[in-house]
Amino acid sequence: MQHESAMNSPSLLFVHALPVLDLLQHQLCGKDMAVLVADAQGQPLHVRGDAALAQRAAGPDGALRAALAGPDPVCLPAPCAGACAPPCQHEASGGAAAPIVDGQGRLCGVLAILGDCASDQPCMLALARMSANMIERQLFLASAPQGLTLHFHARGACIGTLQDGLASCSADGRAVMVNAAGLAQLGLPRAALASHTFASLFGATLAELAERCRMAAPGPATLCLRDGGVAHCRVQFWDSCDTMDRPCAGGVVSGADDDAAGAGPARRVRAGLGRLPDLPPPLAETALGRLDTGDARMAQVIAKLRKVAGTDIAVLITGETGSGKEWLAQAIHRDSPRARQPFVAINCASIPESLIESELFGYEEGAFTGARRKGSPGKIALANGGTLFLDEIGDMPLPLQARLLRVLQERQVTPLGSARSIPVDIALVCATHRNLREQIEARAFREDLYYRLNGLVVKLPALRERTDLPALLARVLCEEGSGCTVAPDVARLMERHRWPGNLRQLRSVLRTAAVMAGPGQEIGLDHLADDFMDDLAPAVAGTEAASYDGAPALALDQMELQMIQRTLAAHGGNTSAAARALGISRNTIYRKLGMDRLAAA
Ligand SMILES: Nc1ncnc2c1ncn2[C@@H]1O[C@H](COP(=O)(O)OP(=O)(O)OP(=O)(O)O)[C@@H](O)[C@H]1O
Repeated sequence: MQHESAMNSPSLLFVHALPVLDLLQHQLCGKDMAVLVADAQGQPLHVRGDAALAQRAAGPDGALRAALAGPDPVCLPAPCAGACAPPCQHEASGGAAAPIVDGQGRLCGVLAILGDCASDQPCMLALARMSANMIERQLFLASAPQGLTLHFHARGACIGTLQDGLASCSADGRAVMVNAAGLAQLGLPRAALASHTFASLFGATLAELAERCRMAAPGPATLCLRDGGVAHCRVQFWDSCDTMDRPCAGGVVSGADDDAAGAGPARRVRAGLGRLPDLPPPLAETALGRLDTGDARMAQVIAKLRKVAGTDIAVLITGETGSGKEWLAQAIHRDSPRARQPFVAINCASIPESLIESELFGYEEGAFTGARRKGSPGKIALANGGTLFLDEIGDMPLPLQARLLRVLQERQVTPLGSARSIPVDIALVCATHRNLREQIEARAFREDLYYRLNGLVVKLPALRERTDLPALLARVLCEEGSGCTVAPDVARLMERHRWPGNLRQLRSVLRTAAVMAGPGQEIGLDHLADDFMDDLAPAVAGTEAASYDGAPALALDQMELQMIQRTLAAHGGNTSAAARALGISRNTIYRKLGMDRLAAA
């Protein structure tokens, strides 16, 4: 049994060059020309057209050598000068040649268009490059690992053209192959591929990608690239029971086999929107790693957490509301050895004080009026073996703090109304937006409990402090699956926003804006919700006021601007109210405040 990947490059080249050469011959025939494909040693594999011309170019001192010497297409000297003149764009008049690389990026041959075509040199170069590229794509697909093949590009319309990036990976997502166009889009040198998995390159496991394909069907799905950019993609999943095991006779591909072998890749894969293969479990990329979108403070937080991963050191996460404390806690759990055990979260601020105790510690049947008949084990016992996440720990009532401290010290929990203690093995992650030290001073939080919780304290930066907003915008939109992008002027405005609701607010703003814009569209100012624009206006007005130099002779538009700023201030920053008071539209306010101009700055 032999797959095409087991065939050597010249055999593959022989097979996959043929249709392209036939196409070229059809375009150029009758013009005193020749087209040929040679192997990496310059030995012709196929020749079409003027055989003598091809023979001279392919000879030991022939012009083809130049094309095999470097990575770029070259103009070829006229056949008579082939032996002595180095090829150069200005002297050339004998055709053009482009090197061909295999799926691993190794030089495996050259394609040449030969003939006197001095006036058409740029066209010949482009034609040689495109033809070589067509062959390279076939070689790539023929030797791709048998997991999936991905066609991706920042512009959906470019998928399926010669410009799109090709990536392929094994069924476990580890061995990844990417063609030159794909590497350029990923901003990676080929050598860096060895240290990547599919998930680390494209921000999704194969299972997640399969799900996105389903959701996006019939359109392209979206992926987040490493730099935070978004790519549209179409995926082909390999079908394990298809014809991929069909042997090539004797391992040698002959001319008679050309047709079948040439159709190989197309036969061996099937579109990934129907039946999907069994996909492997989530891959190498860690849950914590996926929260690192380029902000230095976040990277520091993640680096610290990685050091304590698996040690059961209690982690205390601080940060403003919506800054991602619970998401971080879940990532800590997913990257810990307890990942297959429960992650149990309880928000101490959202449960009535009277219920926290029974929720946390559980109760025996009939422990109190209204208790469930069979009692309840409580969240702490439910988290046994896994991670207990206590959100808003700063809001836990003092008497319960004492009970929690006892559980943490004794590692056992006693349900309400029970005399029996249950041993518990939990990793503890707590979060709060409060300053616990101040709480301790105010005697609202127990100092001894604080020292139990703060094995490692990490502070999540507020969104306005983060430097990775563009990457976050791309990631959130990608996760939302809308395929939308954010217009540069809107992104600039967002960078000025204070984001009181942090990542929660960001996601909500983008989700609504993406619906307004429509799938795959660019989110512009018009797509932002009115209340968000209202929030932005005072900040922009403040910036404008600060930059005003107070010159005595006010121009009309400056007076207008001042009037708007005062009215806005008088209405607490509410643009709608200010617009009503001034008798103008809210859009006029935005325009007069120069929000569009500022956005473009
Ligand atoms: N790293 C992230 N990338 C993108 N979105 C995120 C990220 N972290 C959180 N979010 C979004 O923000 C929302 C709020 O996150 P999370 O609940 O973790 O915040 P929190 O700090 O615990 O909030 P609170 O203090 O109100 O409990 C999430 O539901 C999610 O939509």
